[in-house]
Amino acid sequence: MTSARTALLANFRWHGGHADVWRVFADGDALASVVTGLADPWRGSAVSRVVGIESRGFLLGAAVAVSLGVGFVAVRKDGGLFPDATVTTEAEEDYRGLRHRLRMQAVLTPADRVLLVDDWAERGSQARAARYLVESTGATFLGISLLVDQLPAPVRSSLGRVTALVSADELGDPGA
Ligand SMILES: O=P(O)(O)OC[C@H]1O[C@H](OP(=O)(O)OP(=O)(O)O)[C@H](O)[C@@H]1O
Repeated sequence: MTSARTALLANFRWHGGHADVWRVFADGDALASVVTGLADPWRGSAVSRVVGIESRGFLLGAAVAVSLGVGFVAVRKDGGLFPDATVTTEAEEDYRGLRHRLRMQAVLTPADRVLLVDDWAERGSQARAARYLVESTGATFLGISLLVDQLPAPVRSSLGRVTALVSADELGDPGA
């Protein structure tokens, strides 16, 4: 299998200054490689649940949860329905200047050890809000596994252990 870093760098594209991460998932070998690459650093960490943020975090988080043999818990952004009790928080502005109300079903327990999975973190606002939701249940937040790390250092240090396949500056010029 191609290495996760190689698969990501080979399949990622900029389009008009926007990052196209979805394209990476369209190739079966690349998808399998990046999922393995997200999961591998956490295999010895006794993760009991993976949490993923809508929407690319749903796709990657669920795949990583299967790879680690644990369950998946969704964090929804505005609008989507949840059929049972939720915990809620308002995230700080994201990389687009938007503020999202994040919601998570109240299924974690204080015994859970939680890994957050997402494709990209820039300001880290969604990740910090997800950490708050996890810890509000009494569960332990272990850290975050990312495809792309663009976090400012002080934010990264507030998110537990952070692993990533690449840093944003390895992806080249968005305007190229
Ligand atoms: O670090 P921050 O600046 O807070 O932003 C990070 C979030 O932004 C992206 O999601 P996006 O809003 O693009 O949603 P999508 O996955 O539905 O496209 C990414 O998947 C993270 O969830």
